[in-house]
Amino acid sequence: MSDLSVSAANPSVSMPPSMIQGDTRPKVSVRDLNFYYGEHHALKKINLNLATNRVTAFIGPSGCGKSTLLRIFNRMYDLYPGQRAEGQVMLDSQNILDPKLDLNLLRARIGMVFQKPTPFPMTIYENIAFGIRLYEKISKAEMDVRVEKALRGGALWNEVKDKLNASGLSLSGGQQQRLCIARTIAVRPEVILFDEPCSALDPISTAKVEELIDELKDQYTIAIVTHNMQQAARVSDTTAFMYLGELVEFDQTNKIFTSPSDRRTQDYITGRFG
Ligand SMILES: Nc1ncnc2c1ncn2[C@@H]1O[C@H](COP(=O)(O)OP(=O)(O)OP(=O)(O)O)[C@@H](O)[C@H]1O
Repeated sequence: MSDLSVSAANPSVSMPPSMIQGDTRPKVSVRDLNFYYGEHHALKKINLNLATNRVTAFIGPSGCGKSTLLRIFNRMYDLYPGQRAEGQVMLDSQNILDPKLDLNLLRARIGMVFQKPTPFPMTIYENIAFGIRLYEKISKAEMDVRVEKALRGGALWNEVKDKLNASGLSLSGGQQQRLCIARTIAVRPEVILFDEPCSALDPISTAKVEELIDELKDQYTIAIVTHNMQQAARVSDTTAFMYLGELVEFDQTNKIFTSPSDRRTQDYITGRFG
């Protein structure tokens, strides 16, 4: 069996077998990853795995590098000159950092949901169908099935099934975020990245999105950046605590929140800084 996670101090350490349940093969393996914004060394020698069909939370004070790491997983940084990554980030057996990689295919395999809901200014139906059409040529009947499936997967179908031709922008903030999640899963990714997906949502919508994340992990490997400690504790299986561009601690979520090994993790989760 493969490692569930790696400790920052010793990247080769396996989790105790008693803590491993089900399939914990790494879907994404990060090895000796460094990232630079020009001269600024923003991520320092990061080593960790995202386990298959698990939720991994990234926590840490503002500016510690959580979003930077998430954006590396789908090569978002490629859009910006002067930003560069060194090391290895394997998605199964393919290095995400390989300059020859087809980025459209990568982004179909690794979807991303952003902090603010960002529906396209088109109908609810088209919000879903648009992405599918970029990758596949299917009939209207097949598309109808796919749209319904994605909206069900995004826990939105019952609320929108009678108004698929209404604008995506006419939905509430929480519904818009679930539409964005539905749009992401419509193209059948393998990994979903959530960058503070609930920070613009009210508590009820937040609970719905958290519930959804819990359901989605049966089929997808999930990484989530959050400032909300309770959220990390509720939704994730493993948690990475980052500080000043370094991975300080990476372990079972339960362990991180009850008996962290590093003083800095302890200080952060108890609100002493950040
Ligand atoms: N476009 C950029 N150009 C230069 N430096 C950047 C850029 N984006 C981020 N940084 C720097 O990289 C470091 C990591 O930033 P990042 O946004 O990844 O942190 P974060 O942990 O996600 O923070 P937050 O919780 O506030 O979103 C910070 O020092 C930040 O100032």
